[in-house]
Amino acid sequence: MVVIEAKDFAKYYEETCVVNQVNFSIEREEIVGIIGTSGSGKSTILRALSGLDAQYEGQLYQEEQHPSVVFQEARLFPWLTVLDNVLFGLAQTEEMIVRARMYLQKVGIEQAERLFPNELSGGMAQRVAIARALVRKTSVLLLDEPFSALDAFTKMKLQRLLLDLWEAERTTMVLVTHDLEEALYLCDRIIVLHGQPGLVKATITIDVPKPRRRDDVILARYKGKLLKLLQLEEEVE
Ligand SMILES: Nc1ncnc2c1ncn2[C@@H]1O[C@H](COP(=O)(O)OP(=O)(O)OP(=O)(O)O)[C@@H](O)[C@H]1O
Repeated sequence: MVVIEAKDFAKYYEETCVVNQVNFSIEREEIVGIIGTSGSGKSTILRALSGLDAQYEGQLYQEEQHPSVVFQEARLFPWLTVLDNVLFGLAQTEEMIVRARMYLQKVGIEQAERLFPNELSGGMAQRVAIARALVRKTSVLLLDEPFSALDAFTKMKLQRLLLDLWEAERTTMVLVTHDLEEALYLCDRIIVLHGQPGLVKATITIDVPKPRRRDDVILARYKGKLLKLLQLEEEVE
């Protein structure tokens, strides 16, 4: 069942078209990646999907009225504790507090609920951001380079965490990333944008069951294909 659909989506700033002729549809429970060269319009598409930007051409259909978004920076309120950050904007009922704690536990950070953001590592802060997104009972999670500011080990841990959360909750996810390994590890399909204005060059289905081995030879072949599509390397035979 389609939960997100873009039809001839395009975005202009003044007279300049930054992304054009974008068509895709996303099924419930899918994890779909959007990758592309810098400036090809990945974040532009995600911003429109999040509802933060309503000034675009074409149509965007979204079943979920309130998708949650996780950005590259955790964007926590520095004057609130971890628990209060997760609860921010929600009715602080006993039930909601229990739910918030449950998500802090799911992202492995329940022991830090009383800490303030300046006491957290980058990885911990991003765990809080994920908990804050999921506690909102959203059926769609939008992720804009969520792990790109983290070191390689933390990044891999959080990618696995995201996959565990997906396995438990089957939240539909749209993941903007410039990390091909991340996209190949997590995504069922990858939309490849290229150029300026950005155009959809291809949509690749990653036909490997999850969870995947990062050193899977089939994934390596997909990576070769993606590099070729992005015109970064000759295709790996
Ligand atoms: N507020 C703005 N005014 C004018 N142009 C903008 C504005 N925001 C973004 N752009 C332009 O739109 C294009 C697409 O930007 P976007 O951030 O969506 O690209 P991206 O693919 O996410 O890039 P990156 O990988 O570098 O983050 C870029 O050329 C950018 O300069």
